[in-house]
Amino acid sequence: MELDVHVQKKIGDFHLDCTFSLSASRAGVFGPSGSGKSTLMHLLAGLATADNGHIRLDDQILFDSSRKINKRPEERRIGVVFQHAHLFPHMSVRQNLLYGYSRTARKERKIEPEGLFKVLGVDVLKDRDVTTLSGGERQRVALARTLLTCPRLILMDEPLSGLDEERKFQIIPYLERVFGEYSIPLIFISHSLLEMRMMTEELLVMEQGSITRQLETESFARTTWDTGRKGYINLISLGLSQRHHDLFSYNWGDNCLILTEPGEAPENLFELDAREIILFKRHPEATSARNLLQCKVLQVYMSGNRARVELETGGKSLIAQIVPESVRELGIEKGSEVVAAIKASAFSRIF
Ligand SMILES: Nc1ncnc2c1ncn2[C@@H]1O[C@H](COP(=O)(O)OP(=O)(O)OP(=O)(O)O)[C@@H](O)[C@H]1O
Repeated sequence: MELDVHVQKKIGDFHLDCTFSLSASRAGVFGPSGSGKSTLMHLLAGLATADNGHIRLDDQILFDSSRKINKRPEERRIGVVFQHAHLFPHMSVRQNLLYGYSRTARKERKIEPEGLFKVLGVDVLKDRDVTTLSGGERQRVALARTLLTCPRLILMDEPLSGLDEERKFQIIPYLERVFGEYSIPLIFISHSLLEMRMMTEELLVMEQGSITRQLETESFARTTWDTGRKGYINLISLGLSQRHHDLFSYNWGDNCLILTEPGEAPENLFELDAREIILFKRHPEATSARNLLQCKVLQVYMSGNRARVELETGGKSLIAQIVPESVRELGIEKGSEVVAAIKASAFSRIF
């Protein structure tokens, strides 16, 4: 996907003025409340019209104020999924699912409905009444309905924020599978950096109506310090586990990790707060921590009285958050070797 955007719009006292080009297949728009994320999405989808500028998606001009081009939303073929799934209450789940599909030109229909329903786990919901669906189920139905119109681009405006933590993390693997399988480009809006990291590769950072930065999602996460009560979260994807006495062992790159929780699915995602990792200069003689990993320091990021140490271990990367005093005492710098100690109980399952 090649998206080229320059749009200006005034709404009351708010001025939106955004210029960017995107080619990442999974991008995010991240910014504080009121910075203009939803307004930008509306302009891209054609649900609102910019005062000035242009929007080009691949080789099609969607909007150009100087040439008086303004394609209607249905001509743009951009799918939109909002925070609250807008399903038609008078239609069954099946009718909702097939609504857009039946209106999509045959030559555009590239996704086979039954296959998609299985990937999104909505095949079992088809005969249900829309009013009986949970929030997560509604979102999956809304996403399937949008995907079946085979959009050239999907915009998701806080699709998970109406869901509780558990349901949110139930739906993310479905989303990952869908976007992997059907290669539809995605622009995702969320206030959650964790969601962004799971769903996107590149971020547009939006502040007061403008895009102020464009960078890799992980680069942004590594250097963003205000992440609420938690520190930087390492996302650790692990496969099936094997029993290891009372604990569970996993292959992780060239290392083996010992956790308190089993991994019964082929893919298990765990979070590990960077502050839970203790660094040693040399291999400690004895420790209660079940994981001791030989690491190479790739980078050190400092902010006030906190330091993040980016590590490479067994072909995987890991971030430990320590204090600058420890950085100095241990002589930690780019290229130095350290041992990271992690308790088996420090890993918490996301899904
Ligand atoms: N119809 C409107 N009339 C007046 N002001 C509006 C209107 N729509 C949006 N705004 C203002 O435009 C600004 C941007 O709103 P927008 O909804 O795009 O922000 P956002 O980044 O999506 O916020 P949030 O994260 O809270 O959803 C806000 O200051 C909002 O109050």
